[in-house]
Amino acid sequence: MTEDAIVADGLTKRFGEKTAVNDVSLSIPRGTVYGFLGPNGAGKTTTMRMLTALTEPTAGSATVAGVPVSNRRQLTRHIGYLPADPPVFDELTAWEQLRHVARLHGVSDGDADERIETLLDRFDLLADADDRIASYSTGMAKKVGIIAALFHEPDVVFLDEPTSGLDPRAARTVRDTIADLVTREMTVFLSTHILPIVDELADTIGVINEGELVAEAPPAELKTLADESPDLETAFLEITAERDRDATDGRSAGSGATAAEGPTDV
Ligand SMILES: Nc1ncnc2c1ncn2[C@@H]1O[C@H](COP(=O)(O)OP(=O)(O)OP(=O)(O)O)[C@@H](O)[C@H]1O
Repeated sequence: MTEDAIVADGLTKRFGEKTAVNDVSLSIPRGTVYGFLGPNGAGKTTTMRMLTALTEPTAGSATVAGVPVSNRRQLTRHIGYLPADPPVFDELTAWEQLRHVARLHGVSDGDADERIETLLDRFDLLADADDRIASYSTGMAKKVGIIAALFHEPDVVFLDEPTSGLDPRAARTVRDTIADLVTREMTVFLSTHILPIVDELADTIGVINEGELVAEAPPAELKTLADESPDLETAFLEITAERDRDATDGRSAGSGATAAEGPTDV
Protein backbone atom coordinates (compact mmCIF):
# COMPACT_ATOMS: atom_id res chain seq x y z
CA MET A 1 0.00 0.00 0.00
CA THR A 2 1.26 3.47 -0.86
CA GLU A 3 1.81 6.15 1.79
CA ASP A 4 -1.42 7.86 0.83
CA ALA A 5 -4.42 5.73 1.77
CA ILE A 6 -6.83 7.81 -0.29
CA VAL A 7 -5.92 9.55 -3.52
CA ALA A 8 -8.55 11.24 -5.65
CA ASP A 9 -7.90 13.10 -8.85
CA GLY A 10 -10.60 15.34 -10.24
CA LEU A 11 -13.51 13.30 -8.88
CA THR A 12 -16.72 14.57 -10.39
CA LYS A 13 -20.28 13.32 -10.21
CA ARG A 14 -23.17 14.70 -12.17
CA PHE A 15 -26.79 13.64 -11.80
CA GLY A 16 -28.35 14.94 -15.02
CA GLU A 17 -27.93 18.70 -14.97
CA LYS A 18 -26.89 18.70 -11.30
CA THR A 19 -23.18 18.59 -10.48
CA ALA A 20 -23.07 17.02 -7.01
CA VAL A 21 -19.27 16.81 -6.78
CA ASN A 22 -16.98 18.89 -8.95
CA ASP A 23 -13.31 18.11 -9.57
CA VAL A 24 -12.37 17.03 -6.06
CA SER A 25 -8.76 15.96 -5.51
CA LEU A 26 -7.50 14.43 -2.28
CA SER A 27 -4.25 13.01 -0.89
CA ILE A 28 -4.87 11.49 2.54
CA PRO A 29 -1.94 9.84 4.30
CA ARG A 30 -2.25 6.40 5.86
CA GLY A 31 -2.98 6.28 9.59
CA THR A 32 -4.67 9.67 9.73
CA VAL A 33 -8.18 10.96 10.34
CA TYR A 34 -9.64 13.14 7.60
CA GLY A 35 -12.61 15.17 8.76
CA PHE A 36 -15.02 15.93 5.94
CA LEU A 37 -17.33 18.85 6.54
CA GLY A 38 -19.93 20.56 4.43
CA PRO A 39 -23.45 21.92 4.60
CA ASN A 40 -26.46 19.73 3.74
CA GLY A 41 -26.36 18.76 0.09
CA ALA A 42 -22.71 19.81 -0.32
CA GLY A 43 -21.65 16.47 -1.81
CA LYS A 44 -20.20 14.57 1.18
CA THR A 45 -22.19 11.36 0.75
CA THR A 46 -21.71 11.38 -3.02
CA THR A 47 -17.94 11.73 -2.54
CA MET A 48 -17.90 8.86 -0.06
CA ARG A 49 -20.01 6.71 -2.37
CA MET A 50 -17.51 7.27 -5.18
CA LEU A 51 -14.58 6.44 -2.87
CA THR A 52 -16.32 3.23 -1.77
CA ALA A 53 -17.24 2.18 -5.33
CA LEU A 54 -20.97 2.50 -4.71
CA THR A 55 -21.31 5.29 -7.26
CA GLU A 56 -19.32 5.55 -10.46
CA PRO A 57 -17.63 8.91 -10.99
CA THR A 58 -18.73 10.88 -14.06
CA ALA A 59 -15.11 12.00 -14.38
CA GLY A 60 -11.87 11.66 -12.47
CA SER A 61 -10.37 8.71 -10.65
CA ALA A 62 -9.50 7.55 -7.15
CA THR A 63 -7.43 4.93 -5.40
CA VAL A 64 -8.21 3.73 -1.88
CA ALA A 65 -5.77 1.50 0.00
CA GLY A 66 -3.86 1.18 -3.23
CA VAL A 67 -6.89 -0.19 -5.12
CA PRO A 68 -8.58 1.79 -7.91
CA VAL A 69 -12.23 2.40 -7.03
CA SER A 70 -13.13 0.92 -10.40
CA ASN A 71 -12.13 -2.47 -8.92
CA ARG A 72 -15.03 -2.87 -6.53
CA ARG A 73 -14.50 -6.51 -5.71
CA GLN A 74 -10.91 -6.03 -4.55
CA LEU A 75 -11.68 -2.73 -2.84
CA THR A 76 -14.31 -4.29 -0.57
CA ARG A 77 -11.68 -6.27 1.33
CA HIS A 78 -9.74 -3.13 2.18
CA ILE A 79 -12.48 -0.72 3.17
CA GLY A 80 -15.33 -0.39 5.63
CA TYR A 81 -18.25 1.96 5.16
CA LEU A 82 -20.79 3.15 7.67
CA PRO A 83 -23.53 5.00 5.77
CA ALA A 84 -25.69 7.50 7.64
CA ASP A 85 -28.41 4.83 7.73
CA PRO A 86 -26.60 1.56 8.35
CA PRO A 87 -27.82 -1.33 6.20
CA VAL A 88 -28.96 -3.71 8.93
CA PHE A 89 -31.69 -6.34 8.60
CA ASP A 90 -34.51 -5.74 11.06
CA GLU A 91 -35.48 -9.39 11.24
CA LEU A 92 -32.01 -10.52 12.34
CA THR A 93 -30.46 -10.31 15.78
CA ALA A 94 -27.17 -8.43 16.17
CA TRP A 95 -25.33 -11.74 16.39
CA GLU A 96 -26.94 -12.99 13.18
CA GLN A 97 -26.29 -9.73 11.38
CA LEU A 98 -22.63 -9.68 12.35
CA ARG A 99 -22.14 -13.36 11.50
CA HIS A 100 -23.62 -12.54 8.11
CA VAL A 101 -21.08 -9.72 7.73
CA ALA A 102 -18.28 -12.09 8.80
CA ARG A 103 -19.35 -14.65 6.20
CA LEU A 104 -19.33 -11.96 3.50
CA HIS A 105 -15.69 -11.45 4.43
CA GLY A 106 -15.04 -15.19 4.28
CA VAL A 107 -14.76 -15.68 8.07
CA SER A 108 -16.45 -18.75 9.55
CA ASP A 109 -18.89 -18.42 12.48
CA GLY A 110 -16.45 -20.14 14.80
CA ASP A 111 -13.65 -17.73 13.99
CA ALA A 112 -15.92 -14.71 13.98
CA ASP A 113 -17.66 -15.22 17.30
CA GLU A 114 -14.85 -14.13 19.59
CA ARG A 115 -14.31 -10.91 17.68
CA ILE A 116 -18.06 -10.24 17.47
CA GLU A 117 -18.36 -10.72 21.22
CA THR A 118 -15.48 -8.33 21.91
CA LEU A 119 -16.98 -5.65 19.67
CA LEU A 120 -20.51 -6.10 21.05
CA ASP A 121 -19.09 -5.77 24.54
CA ARG A 122 -17.09 -2.66 23.64
CA PHE A 123 -20.28 -1.02 22.37
CA ASP A 124 -22.41 -2.18 25.33
CA LEU A 125 -24.60 -4.33 23.11
CA LEU A 126 -23.85 -7.79 24.45
CA ALA A 127 -26.96 -8.03 26.64
CA ASP A 128 -29.23 -7.19 23.67
CA ALA A 129 -27.34 -9.14 21.04
CA ASP A 130 -29.91 -11.95 20.81
CA ASP A 131 -32.82 -9.56 20.28
CA ARG A 132 -34.04 -8.72 16.80
CA ILE A 133 -32.67 -5.46 15.41
CA ALA A 134 -36.29 -4.41 14.78
CA SER A 135 -36.57 -3.86 18.54
CA TYR A 136 -33.43 -1.70 18.71
CA SER A 137 -33.28 2.05 19.13
CA THR A 138 -31.67 4.17 16.39
CA GLY A 139 -28.45 4.32 18.37
CA MET A 140 -28.31 0.57 18.96
CA ALA A 141 -28.78 -0.14 15.25
CA LYS A 142 -26.06 2.43 14.52
CA LYS A 143 -23.68 0.57 16.84
CA VAL A 144 -24.32 -2.65 14.89
CA GLY A 145 -23.50 -0.72 11.70
CA ILE A 146 -20.26 0.56 13.20
CA ILE A 147 -19.21 -2.93 14.28
CA ALA A 148 -20.06 -4.24 10.80
CA ALA A 149 -17.93 -1.52 9.17
CA LEU A 150 -14.94 -2.31 11.38
CA PHE A 151 -15.31 -6.08 11.68
CA HIS A 152 -12.73 -7.07 9.05
CA GLU A 153 -10.19 -4.47 10.24
CA PRO A 154 -10.17 -2.57 6.95
CA ASP A 155 -7.24 -0.39 5.90
CA VAL A 156 -9.56 2.54 5.35
CA VAL A 157 -12.92 3.18 6.98
CA PHE A 158 -15.50 5.70 5.82
CA LEU A 159 -17.83 6.88 8.57
CA ASP A 160 -20.87 9.00 7.76
CA GLU A 161 -22.22 10.63 10.93
CA PRO A 162 -20.99 7.80 13.20
CA THR A 163 -22.18 9.45 16.41
CA SER A 164 -25.61 10.71 15.39
CA GLY A 165 -28.30 9.05 17.50
CA LEU A 166 -25.78 7.81 20.05
CA ASP A 167 -25.92 8.61 23.75
CA PRO A 168 -22.88 10.40 25.20
CA ARG A 169 -21.25 7.19 26.43
CA ALA A 170 -21.62 5.45 23.06
CA ALA A 171 -20.41 8.59 21.25
CA ARG A 172 -17.36 8.57 23.51
CA THR A 173 -16.77 4.90 22.63
CA VAL A 174 -16.90 5.76 18.93
CA ARG A 175 -14.44 8.62 19.40
CA ASP A 176 -12.10 6.39 21.41
CA THR A 177 -12.45 3.66 18.80
CA ILE A 178 -11.52 6.06 15.99
CA ALA A 179 -8.49 7.27 17.96
CA ASP A 180 -7.51 3.63 18.53
CA LEU A 181 -7.90 2.74 14.84
CA VAL A 182 -5.37 5.29 13.69
CA THR A 183 -2.79 4.03 16.17
CA ARG A 184 -3.13 0.76 14.25
CA GLU A 185 -2.41 2.56 10.96
CA MET A 186 -6.02 2.51 9.80
CA THR A 187 -7.15 5.57 7.93
CA VAL A 188 -10.46 7.16 8.87
CA PHE A 189 -12.54 9.31 6.55
CA LEU A 190 -15.02 10.95 8.88
CA SER A 191 -17.99 12.93 7.66
CA THR A 192 -20.06 14.69 10.28
CA HIS A 193 -21.91 17.86 11.17
CA ILE A 194 -20.65 17.60 14.76
CA LEU A 195 -17.68 19.94 14.65
CA PRO A 196 -16.10 19.16 18.06
CA ILE A 197 -15.52 15.58 16.90
CA VAL A 198 -13.45 16.58 13.90
CA ASP A 199 -11.77 19.27 15.98
CA GLU A 200 -10.71 16.58 18.45
CA LEU A 201 -9.84 13.78 16.05
CA ALA A 202 -9.00 15.05 12.60
CA ASP A 203 -5.45 15.52 11.38
CA THR A 204 -6.81 17.38 8.39
CA ILE A 205 -10.23 18.83 7.67
CA GLY A 206 -11.61 19.19 4.18
CA VAL A 207 -14.59 21.48 3.63
CA ILE A 208 -16.84 20.80 0.67
CA ASN A 209 -19.40 23.33 -0.45
CA GLU A 210 -21.68 23.02 -3.46
CA GLY A 211 -19.63 20.09 -4.66
CA GLU A 212 -16.25 21.81 -4.50
CA LEU A 213 -13.46 21.33 -1.98
CA VAL A 214 -13.16 24.91 -0.78
CA ALA A 215 -10.68 24.52 2.08
CA GLU A 216 -8.33 21.89 3.42
CA ALA A 217 -6.10 22.27 6.47
CA PRO A 218 -5.38 20.94 9.95
CA PRO A 219 -8.05 22.05 12.46
CA ALA A 220 -5.85 24.66 14.14
CA GLU A 221 -4.99 26.21 10.81
CA LEU A 222 -8.56 26.12 9.54
CA LYS A 223 -9.72 28.06 12.59
CA THR A 224 -7.35 30.89 11.76
CA LEU A 225 -9.32 31.46 8.56
CA ALA A 226 -12.19 32.84 10.62
CA ASP A 227 -12.28 36.62 10.69
CA GLU A 228 -14.47 36.93 13.76
CA SER A 229 -13.08 34.42 16.26
CA PRO A 230 -10.67 31.53 15.86
CA ASP A 231 -13.01 28.57 16.31
CA LEU A 232 -14.04 25.84 13.96
CA GLU A 233 -17.72 26.70 13.79
CA THR A 234 -17.03 30.31 12.85
CA ALA A 235 -14.44 29.21 10.29
CA PHE A 236 -16.87 26.66 8.83
CA LEU A 237 -19.69 29.19 8.60
CA GLU A 238 -17.46 31.78 7.01
CA ILE A 239 -15.88 29.37 4.54
CA THR A 240 -19.20 27.94 3.42
CA ALA A 241 -20.78 31.39 3.19
CA GLU A 242 -17.94 32.55 0.97
CA ARG A 243 -19.52 31.48 -2.28
CA ASP A 244 -22.74 33.32 -1.56
CA ARG A 245 -20.75 36.44 -0.76
CA ASP A 246 -18.59 35.98 -3.83
CA ALA A 247 -21.63 35.58 -6.02
CA THR A 248 -23.08 38.77 -4.59
CA ASP A 249 -19.82 40.62 -5.08
CA GLY A 250 -19.45 39.28 -8.60
CA ARG A 251 -16.13 37.65 -7.75
CA SER A 252 -15.18 34.07 -8.57
CA ALA A 253 -16.66 31.32 -6.41
CA GLY A 254 -14.69 29.83 -3.53
CA SER A 255 -11.77 32.21 -3.92
CA GLY A 256 -11.43 33.42 -0.37
CA ALA A 257 -11.05 30.30 1.74
CA THR A 258 -7.54 29.16 1.20
CA ALA A 259 -5.70 27.84 4.20
CA ALA A 260 -2.17 29.13 4.55
CA GLU A 261 -0.78 25.78 3.44
CA GLY A 262 -2.69 25.59 0.31
CA PRO A 263 -5.26 23.64 -1.33
CA THR A 264 -8.46 25.07 -2.27
CA ASP A 265 -7.42 22.73 -5.00
CA VAL A 266 -10.66 22.61 -6.90
N1 LIG B 1 -29.06 9.85 -6.76
C1 LIG B 1 -29.15 11.18 -6.90
N2 LIG B 1 -29.86 11.73 -7.90
C2 LIG B 1 -29.94 13.05 -8.06
N3 LIG B 1 -29.32 13.96 -7.26
C3 LIG B 1 -28.61 13.47 -6.23
C4 LIG B 1 -28.47 12.06 -6.01
N4 LIG B 1 -27.69 11.89 -4.91
C5 LIG B 1 -27.35 13.12 -4.49
N5 LIG B 1 -27.90 14.06 -5.29
C6 LIG B 1 -27.74 15.51 -5.15
O1 LIG B 1 -26.35 15.78 -5.04
C7 LIG B 1 -26.13 16.81 -4.09
C8 LIG B 1 -25.17 16.31 -3.02
O2 LIG B 1 -25.83 15.34 -2.22
P1 LIG B 1 -25.10 14.55 -1.04
O3 LIG B 1 -26.07 13.54 -0.53
O4 LIG B 1 -23.79 14.07 -1.53
O5 LIG B 1 -24.88 15.71 0.02
P2 LIG B 1 -24.37 15.65 1.52
O6 LIG B 1 -23.27 16.64 1.64
O7 LIG B 1 -24.08 14.24 1.91
O8 LIG B 1 -25.64 16.20 2.33
P3 LIG B 1 -26.21 15.91 3.82
O9 LIG B 1 -25.29 16.60 4.78
O10 LIG B 1 -27.55 16.56 3.77
O11 LIG B 1 -26.28 14.42 4.00
C9 LIG B 1 -27.49 17.23 -3.56
O12 LIG B 1 -27.93 18.34 -4.29
C10 LIG B 1 -28.35 16.03 -3.86
O13 LIG B 1 -29.69 16.42 -4.08
